[in-house]
Amino acid sequence: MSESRKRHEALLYHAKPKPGKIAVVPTKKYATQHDLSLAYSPGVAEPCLEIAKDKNNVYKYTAKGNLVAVISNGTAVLGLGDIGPEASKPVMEGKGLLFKIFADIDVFDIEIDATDVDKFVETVKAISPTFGGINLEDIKAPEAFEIERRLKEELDIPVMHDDQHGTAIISAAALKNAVEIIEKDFSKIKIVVNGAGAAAISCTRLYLRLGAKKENIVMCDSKGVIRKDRDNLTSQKAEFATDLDVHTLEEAMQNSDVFIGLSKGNVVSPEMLLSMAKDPVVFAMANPEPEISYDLAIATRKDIIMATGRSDHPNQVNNVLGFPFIFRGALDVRATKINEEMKMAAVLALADLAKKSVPEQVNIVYDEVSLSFGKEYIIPKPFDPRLIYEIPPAIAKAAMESGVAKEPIDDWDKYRESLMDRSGTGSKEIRLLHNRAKRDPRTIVFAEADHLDVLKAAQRVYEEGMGKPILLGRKEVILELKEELGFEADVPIIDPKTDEEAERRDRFGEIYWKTRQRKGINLFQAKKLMRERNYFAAMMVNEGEADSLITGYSRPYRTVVKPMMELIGKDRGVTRIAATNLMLTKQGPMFLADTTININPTAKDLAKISQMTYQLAKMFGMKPNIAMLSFSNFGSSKSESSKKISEAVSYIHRNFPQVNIDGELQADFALNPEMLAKEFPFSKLNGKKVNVLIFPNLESANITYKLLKQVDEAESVGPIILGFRKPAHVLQLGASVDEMVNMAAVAIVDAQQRLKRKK
Ligand SMILES: NC(=O)C1=CN([C@@H]2O[C@H](COP(=O)(O)OP(=O)(O)OC[C@H]3O[C@@H](n4cnc5c(N)ncnc54)[C@H](OP(=O)(O)O)[C@@H]3O)[C@@H](O)[C@H]2O)C=CC1
Ligand SMILES: CC(=O)C(=O)O
Ligand SMILES: [Mg+2]
Repeated sequence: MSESRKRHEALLYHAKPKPGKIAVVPTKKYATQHDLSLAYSPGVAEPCLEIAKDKNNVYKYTAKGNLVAVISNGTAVLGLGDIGPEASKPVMEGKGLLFKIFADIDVFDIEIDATDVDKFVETVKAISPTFGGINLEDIKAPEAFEIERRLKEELDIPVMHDDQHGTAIISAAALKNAVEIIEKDFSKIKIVVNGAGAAAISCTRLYLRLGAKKENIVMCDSKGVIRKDRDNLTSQKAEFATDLDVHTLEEAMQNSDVFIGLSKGNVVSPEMLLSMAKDPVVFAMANPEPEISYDLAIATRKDIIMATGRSDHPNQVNNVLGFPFIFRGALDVRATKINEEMKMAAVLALADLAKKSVPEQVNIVYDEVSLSFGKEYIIPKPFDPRLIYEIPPAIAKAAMESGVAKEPIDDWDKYRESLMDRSGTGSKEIRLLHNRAKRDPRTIVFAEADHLDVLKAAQRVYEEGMGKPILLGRKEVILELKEELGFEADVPIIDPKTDEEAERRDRFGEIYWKTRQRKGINLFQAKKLMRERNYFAAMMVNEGEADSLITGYSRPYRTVVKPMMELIGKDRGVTRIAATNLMLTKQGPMFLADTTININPTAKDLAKISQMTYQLAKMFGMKPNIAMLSFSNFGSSKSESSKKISEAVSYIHRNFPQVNIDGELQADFALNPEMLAKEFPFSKLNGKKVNVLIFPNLESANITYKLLKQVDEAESVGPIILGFRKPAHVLQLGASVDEMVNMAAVAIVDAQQRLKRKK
């Protein structure tokens, strides 16, 4: 991707559809007057009074215990320098996003217009009652040291300057492992640290605790080597001043074993790398540009262990691996501090985790065949699902053992389970689906590839390794759009209307005619129809020339479903085609069916729809628990509609006892386990989380799914067609690129499953 395209993409990401990256979401009901009288006046006075009596109750009645302030004054933003508080906000919002997605910690990002230490400290102290922890970020040295020292001393909640300690923890774990791989002695390695700011000083201190020797360390700042004979050194720089006869970075690097870069981009040359000792370890951690680029470094030395702070290369040594999990552990035991013991526990836990076998999920996310401990994998990846249940317990234990935990944990299994639950967000299902597609990428026809967004979706599917697109449409338009998008890969482009495809059109036409000759179609018409992209695409799938297809972006649903019905038809045993939507609601993922096709399904249809949705939910890796919805519960109404549902339920209970289904049920009973258990203790859904909702008719299903989309802002995948004989999926008119990518993944995984069944 070109630099200008990357820049444009980054700006667009931040600007649209809503400016920024985080928002506040209420966690309590607020629907009724009664709810509001609890949420606010008069009910809110009760917790206020309880907290006034005992301040500790603030953890019981407010969000404080899970709320961290990410605070900066913008004086050392990444490696961009002093760009001010406003300009630091995207980074702080980004940290908020990472805290949330990796450790389920809520964040207010706070940008303070104060460079003076006293003013900064006073401001943070004044707002500290709101928070369970304070993450200081991107504040320049030496002020950062004093600010952190004072806040730690004066506050009784954990305070951590992330650039110091987060970075120190991660880089120490990575360095410990790297030195082990090259089989050198930690106490003898010669380390050059470039940068003498907040991050560099704190990292180097931690390396000493791991066994490195001060006499083997040379530190440089913007003026060169920090020597004992230099004037006006800050006390932190003086700690690492050397009396060796080296003056420049270039001299310092000769014969060194390790280079630690926490300064700024592109200050290290290939010559400097070449002058290092055998098997050099180079952590070029400046962001966004490392001290030397990954590609240049590995091209310069084959024996190197190379790491950067960036996510686009192996060995990302970045504090993202630390702060979410460190605060998670600290908050969960209500630690008053993040101390040296906790930091060391994190180093050891991270270093150890890198040596354990990597879950397949991580390989898939990072598009690796098989990651294993070694030169290109010295530290876990941020998307490693084990981080959330391996690192916080280590921190929490160390906090307890060092006496700073106010709420010790006694049941560690339960704690680990609660940590696993925290990572359960809606998008996990989508990630899982994409990962499944990547496992065995199948061919997929994008029947409307001459539309920019469709082509964008095809590009993502291709670039993320989910599938092998076949682009259908006007060739010259596709080529032009491809160039515009920088979609350089050589993927098949087919224009069904051209002479090039005459032979295939004839062949497809003939096959199609044979199936429709008694339904009023003559051979000429059949061949002519094959000029139409949806017919051509469907025939490709029918004839095994493609594994799957998606279409429908530019034409109304029904007009696209019709040719699919004619050409592809229903799967064995299917009486009716139906459709479901996967809704990623705030209560977790839920399938709704039939959302688009059958206006008034019979009991038999409903039973079949339930079974097909059950299969699909399993394809998404879910354990389906199905509620058949109505306006009545278990026969409380004798209406035809209620009877129809109860008949469908009985049919499945009788014939498919493995399917966990019950009803008829009202939606609130289906979704509220306490209500269900109280009123209907006999229900098969008791103690289960309902994740499939089958509706009595199209009206109710379609209305519900659209309401959820609008009101709950639930993301939706679908409608996904159930019951076709082949993996053909129909998009909604004008679907977004994300929606198309998700549907493509559905189509690909659908194709995989059918192939597996065939084998
Ligand atoms: N990968 C990661 O997880 C992290 C990376 N970083 C990166 O580390 C860098 C420093 O951050 P931080 O410590 O917070 O910032 P500070 O402002 O506290 O420190 C910056 C340091 O870099 C030094 N420096 C600047 N230019 C050069 C140069 N050409 N040669 C040698 N040293 C130089 C400065 O020297 P002087 O003292 O003379 O001004 C100063 O000591 C940034 O690029 C940041 O992105 C930071 C935290 C985490
Ligand atoms: C990663 C980080 O915190 C920094 O570069 O400042
Ligand atoms: Mg930072």
